[in-house]
Amino acid sequence: MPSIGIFGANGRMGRALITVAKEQQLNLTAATVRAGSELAGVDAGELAGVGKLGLPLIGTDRTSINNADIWVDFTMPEAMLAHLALAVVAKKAIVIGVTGLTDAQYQQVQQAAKHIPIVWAPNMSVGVNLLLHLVQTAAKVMGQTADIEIIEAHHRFKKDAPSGTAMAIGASIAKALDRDLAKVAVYGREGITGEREQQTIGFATVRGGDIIGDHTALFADLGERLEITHKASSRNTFAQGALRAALWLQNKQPGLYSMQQVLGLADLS
Ligand SMILES: NC(=O)C1=CN([C@@H]2O[C@H](COP(=O)(O)OP(=O)(O)OC[C@H]3O[C@@H](n4cnc5c(N)ncnc54)[C@H](OP(=O)(O)O)[C@@H]3O)[C@@H](O)[C@H]2O)C=CC1
Ligand SMILES: O=C(O)C1=N[C@H](C(=O)O)C[C@H](O)C1
Repeated sequence: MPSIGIFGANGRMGRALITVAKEQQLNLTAATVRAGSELAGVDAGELAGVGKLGLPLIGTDRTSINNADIWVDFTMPEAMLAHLALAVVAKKAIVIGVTGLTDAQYQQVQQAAKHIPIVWAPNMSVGVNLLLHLVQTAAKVMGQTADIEIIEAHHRFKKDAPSGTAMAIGASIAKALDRDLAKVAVYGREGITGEREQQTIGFATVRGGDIIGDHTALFADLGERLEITHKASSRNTFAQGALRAALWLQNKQPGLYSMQQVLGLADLS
């Protein structure tokens, strides 16, 4: 079994990854925190509240990357890119779940994938990856006349908006309808906006409390509407997907792989 390392162990997802790695008895050999963090030396299992694992947290640096074969990163864009640079030098595979990347940052991920195998996905759950297919069918059937809106809700701590998943849903629908998302996306509305332009795809963002992640694609026509909704009720779902992706990456050639490929959904629809 390949050894797995987690960047950003102290994050919400970092702790979920430790929890699931323990549940699944995976070979977790490294869990990092910011260089200089006072958490260095604390047991990773105790940090995640799952009991002692005998795995002390370590600072992220050029030597700690050698403590695992395959890494998982749910940190923030700048931190992830620094980790990615270490992974390229050390020739380590990496699963990235970080969202809110700029186009330039995403291009850096694409560039790194020329050297190492990478899975990047804005959502690692089975349900959302299935939803990305279902919305394409809905778009093809209803999209010429229905108004399409994507509504997402997340916890108060989330830093990026719209969510990476909402953007992926928008991209999936736009592709099915042969529309350019950059031209048709409308991010929120305020004031005298005028009547809705039919070709647009709207995005609405809700932030509050401890909502883990809800996404709805709404196809609203005159006389009927279709809503396709996914609700995550545990971060462990994302962690399970990420660790599945990590195992899937073992012995893969350099390249940028999707969660659709990991889950065997790439050829659906
Ligand atoms: N693809 C998917 O399925 C999912 C993706 N996500 C995405 O994952 C990301 C993380 O989410 P979440 O766990 O809620 O976020 P948190 O804020 O809880 O965790 C972020 C982690 O990144 C670390 N970090 C942040 N900045 C730096 C830095 N400059 N250098 C080193 N470490 C840093 C933090 O360290 P410290 O603790 O020291 O602050 C923390 O451990 C987000 O982009 C989110 O959208 C989330 C869930 C599912
Ligand atoms: O920040 C989060 O929490 C989540 N982020 C991802 C996103 O931006 O789509 C996935 C999930 O919804 C949780």
